[in-house]
Amino acid sequence: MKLRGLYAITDSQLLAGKWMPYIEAALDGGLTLLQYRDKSSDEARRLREAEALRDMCARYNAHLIINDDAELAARLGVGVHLGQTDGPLTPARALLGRQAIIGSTCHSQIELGEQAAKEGASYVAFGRFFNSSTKPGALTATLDVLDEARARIKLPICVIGGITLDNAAPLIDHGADLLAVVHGLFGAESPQEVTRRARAFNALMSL
Ligand SMILES: Cc1ncc(COP(=O)(O)OP(=O)(O)O)c(N)n1
Ligand SMILES: Cc1nc(C(=O)O)sc1CCOP(=O)(O)O
Ligand SMILES: [Mg+2]
Repeated sequence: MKLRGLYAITDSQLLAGKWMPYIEAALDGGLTLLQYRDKSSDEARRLREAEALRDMCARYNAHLIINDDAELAARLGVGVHLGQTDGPLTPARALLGRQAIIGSTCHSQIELGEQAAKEGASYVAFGRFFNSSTKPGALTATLDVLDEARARIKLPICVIGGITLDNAAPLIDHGADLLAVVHGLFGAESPQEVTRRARAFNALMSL
């Protein structure tokens, strides 16, 4: 499976009251991956929402990734994204199986990417590249990191943090395979605008 394209990430605050129309609009515009990112501890709601997203993704041929929670991913038979404090990759790979998509946050550290590759990650994520209203305190990364990651790591490279239609091009030029976006996609006035943005991101990646 070739991991390349737009990687939408949900945000419970930004999508409050417009969850389904906005996510369906993004899927309609074309997503490679959709991440369910919900920091609450309401397990029942998380399960319900993630199940609904899995079914929507299946209809649009996109893959659902659960943020932080390998157990929930295993329960739903989908992928997981793990940060540096979200638990180790090797047991997650054993739990989810060979086919599952597993992503790893590497901030701006190539060594973390190389380690993640050894431990069975499917993609490595670097960022944040720009100011992010979703996660203002995230560690920063530069285009140099992307160049080095491209040269040294054979996995698909995901970029994240403040990415918009106006600033994504250099990231693609420097080898990014997956554009992970919250506000630059979902911070829109209407579902139609979400679809337009998704299509425009895909056009930037020549998809
Ligand atoms: C695609 C992608 N990249 C990075 C992150 C950040 O993960 P993490 O550092 O664990 O931070 P939280 O998102 O859990 O706050 C991500 N979620 N997705
Ligand atoms: C969840 C997350 N992780 C980041 C990192 O750099 O690891 S930046 C980020 C937020 C991404 O949202 P937006 O596209 O709105 O900036
Ligand atoms: Mg995390």
